[in-house]
Amino acid sequence: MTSPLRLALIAHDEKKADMVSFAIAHADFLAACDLVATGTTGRRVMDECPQLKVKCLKSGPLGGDQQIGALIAEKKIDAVIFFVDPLTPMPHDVDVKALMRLAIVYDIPLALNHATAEMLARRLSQP
Ligand SMILES: O=C(CO)COP(=O)(O)O
Repeated sequence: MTSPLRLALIAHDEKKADMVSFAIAHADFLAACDLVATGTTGRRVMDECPQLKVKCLKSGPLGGDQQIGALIAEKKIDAVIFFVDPLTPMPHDVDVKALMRLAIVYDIPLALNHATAEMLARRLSQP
Protein backbone atom coordinates (compact mmCIF):
# COMPACT_ATOMS: atom_id res chain seq x y z
CA MET A 1 0.00 0.00 0.00
CA THR A 2 1.40 3.42 -0.96
CA SER A 3 1.39 6.24 1.59
CA PRO A 4 -1.15 9.02 1.08
CA LEU A 5 -0.20 12.09 -0.92
CA ARG A 6 0.71 14.94 1.43
CA LEU A 7 -1.13 17.89 -0.05
CA ALA A 8 -1.18 21.52 1.10
CA LEU A 9 -4.27 23.67 0.39
CA ILE A 10 -4.11 27.45 0.51
CA ALA A 11 -6.47 30.11 -0.82
CA HIS A 12 -6.51 33.87 -0.52
CA ASP A 13 -9.78 35.35 0.72
CA GLU A 14 -11.18 36.16 -2.73
CA LYS A 15 -10.44 32.58 -3.81
CA LYS A 16 -11.79 30.68 -0.82
CA ALA A 17 -15.14 29.99 -2.45
CA ASP A 18 -13.22 28.62 -5.43
CA MET A 19 -11.22 26.35 -3.11
CA VAL A 20 -14.43 25.09 -1.50
CA SER A 21 -15.91 24.25 -4.93
CA PHE A 22 -12.69 22.44 -5.80
CA ALA A 23 -12.79 20.51 -2.53
CA ILE A 24 -16.42 19.51 -3.04
CA ALA A 25 -15.77 18.42 -6.63
CA HIS A 26 -12.71 16.38 -5.63
CA ALA A 27 -13.77 15.23 -2.17
CA ASP A 28 -12.97 11.56 -2.88
CA PHE A 29 -9.48 12.37 -4.10
CA LEU A 30 -8.84 14.77 -1.20
CA ALA A 31 -10.17 12.32 1.38
CA ALA A 32 -7.40 9.93 0.34
CA CYS A 33 -4.71 12.62 0.91
CA ASP A 34 -2.98 13.85 4.05
CA LEU A 35 -4.23 17.43 3.98
CA VAL A 36 -2.60 20.44 5.55
CA ALA A 37 -3.70 24.04 5.06
CA THR A 38 -3.27 27.58 6.20
CA GLY A 39 -5.69 28.28 9.04
CA THR A 40 -8.67 29.98 7.49
CA THR A 41 -8.57 27.95 4.28
CA GLY A 42 -8.44 24.68 6.21
CA ARG A 43 -11.31 25.57 8.51
CA ARG A 44 -13.46 26.74 5.60
CA VAL A 45 -12.81 23.52 3.68
CA MET A 46 -13.70 21.41 6.73
CA ASP A 47 -16.84 23.47 7.41
CA GLU A 48 -18.11 22.91 3.88
CA CYS A 49 -16.75 19.38 3.37
CA PRO A 50 -17.08 17.76 6.80
CA GLN A 51 -15.83 14.43 5.46
CA LEU A 52 -12.37 15.98 4.93
CA LYS A 53 -9.85 16.11 7.76
CA VAL A 54 -7.42 19.00 7.35
CA LYS A 55 -4.52 19.87 9.61
CA CYS A 56 -4.87 23.63 10.04
CA LEU A 57 -1.70 25.70 10.54
CA LYS A 58 -1.59 29.41 11.30
CA SER A 59 -3.44 31.84 9.09
CA GLY A 60 -1.35 32.96 6.11
CA PRO A 61 -0.69 36.54 7.25
CA LEU A 62 0.32 35.22 10.70
CA GLY A 63 2.92 32.76 9.44
CA GLY A 64 0.92 29.96 7.80
CA ASP A 65 2.64 30.33 4.42
CA GLN A 66 6.01 30.15 6.18
CA GLN A 67 4.95 27.00 8.04
CA ILE A 68 4.00 25.37 4.75
CA GLY A 69 7.31 26.53 3.25
CA ALA A 70 9.15 24.89 6.16
CA LEU A 71 7.26 21.62 5.57
CA ILE A 72 8.28 21.75 1.90
CA ALA A 73 11.93 22.25 2.92
CA GLU A 74 11.64 19.28 5.27
CA LYS A 75 10.21 17.21 2.40
CA LYS A 76 6.95 16.70 4.26
CA ILE A 77 4.73 18.01 1.45
CA ASP A 78 4.31 16.34 -1.95
CA ALA A 79 2.20 18.96 -3.73
CA VAL A 80 0.63 22.38 -3.16
CA ILE A 81 -2.66 23.80 -4.40
CA PHE A 82 -2.60 27.53 -3.81
CA PHE A 83 -5.44 29.64 -5.20
CA VAL A 84 -3.74 33.00 -5.42
CA ASP A 85 -5.60 36.31 -5.67
CA PRO A 86 -3.59 38.31 -8.21
CA LEU A 87 -5.69 41.47 -7.84
CA THR A 88 -5.34 42.29 -4.14
CA PRO A 89 -2.17 43.56 -2.44
CA MET A 90 -1.16 41.28 0.46
CA PRO A 91 0.67 42.44 3.59
CA HIS A 92 2.43 39.07 3.65
CA ASP A 93 3.40 39.01 -0.03
CA VAL A 94 7.00 38.15 0.88
CA ASP A 95 5.78 35.01 2.67
CA VAL A 96 3.72 34.01 -0.38
CA LYS A 97 6.75 34.44 -2.64
CA ALA A 98 8.96 32.47 -0.23
CA LEU A 99 6.52 29.55 -0.24
CA MET A 100 6.41 29.52 -4.05
CA ARG A 101 10.17 29.76 -4.23
CA LEU A 102 10.61 26.71 -1.98
CA ALA A 103 8.11 24.71 -4.05
CA ILE A 104 10.28 25.52 -7.08
CA VAL A 105 13.55 24.78 -5.25
CA TYR A 106 12.28 21.38 -4.11
CA ASP A 107 10.53 20.80 -7.44
CA ILE A 108 7.13 19.82 -6.10
CA PRO A 109 3.92 20.28 -8.09
CA LEU A 110 2.46 23.74 -7.40
CA ALA A 111 -0.98 24.60 -8.78
CA LEU A 112 -1.65 28.32 -8.56
CA ASN A 113 -5.10 28.42 -10.14
CA HIS A 114 -8.20 26.30 -10.51
CA ALA A 115 -7.43 25.05 -14.02
CA THR A 116 -4.03 23.68 -12.98
CA ALA A 117 -5.45 22.22 -9.77
CA GLU A 118 -8.02 20.31 -11.85
CA MET A 119 -5.25 18.81 -13.98
CA LEU A 120 -3.21 17.93 -10.90
CA ALA A 121 -6.15 16.30 -9.13
CA ARG A 122 -7.07 14.29 -12.24
CA ARG A 123 -3.48 13.17 -12.76
CA LEU A 124 -2.83 12.33 -9.13
CA SER A 125 -6.08 10.46 -8.66
CA GLN A 126 -5.20 8.04 -11.45
CA PRO A 127 -4.10 4.66 -10.11
O1 LIG B 1 -3.09 34.21 3.25
C1 LIG B 1 -3.08 33.08 2.85
C2 LIG B 1 -2.04 32.62 1.93
O2 LIG B 1 -1.09 33.58 1.62
C3 LIG B 1 -4.11 32.13 3.27
O3 LIG B 1 -4.26 32.15 4.65
P1 LIG B 1 -5.64 31.72 5.31
O4 LIG B 1 -5.96 30.38 4.79
O5 LIG B 1 -5.39 31.70 6.78
O6 LIG B 1 -6.62 32.77 4.89
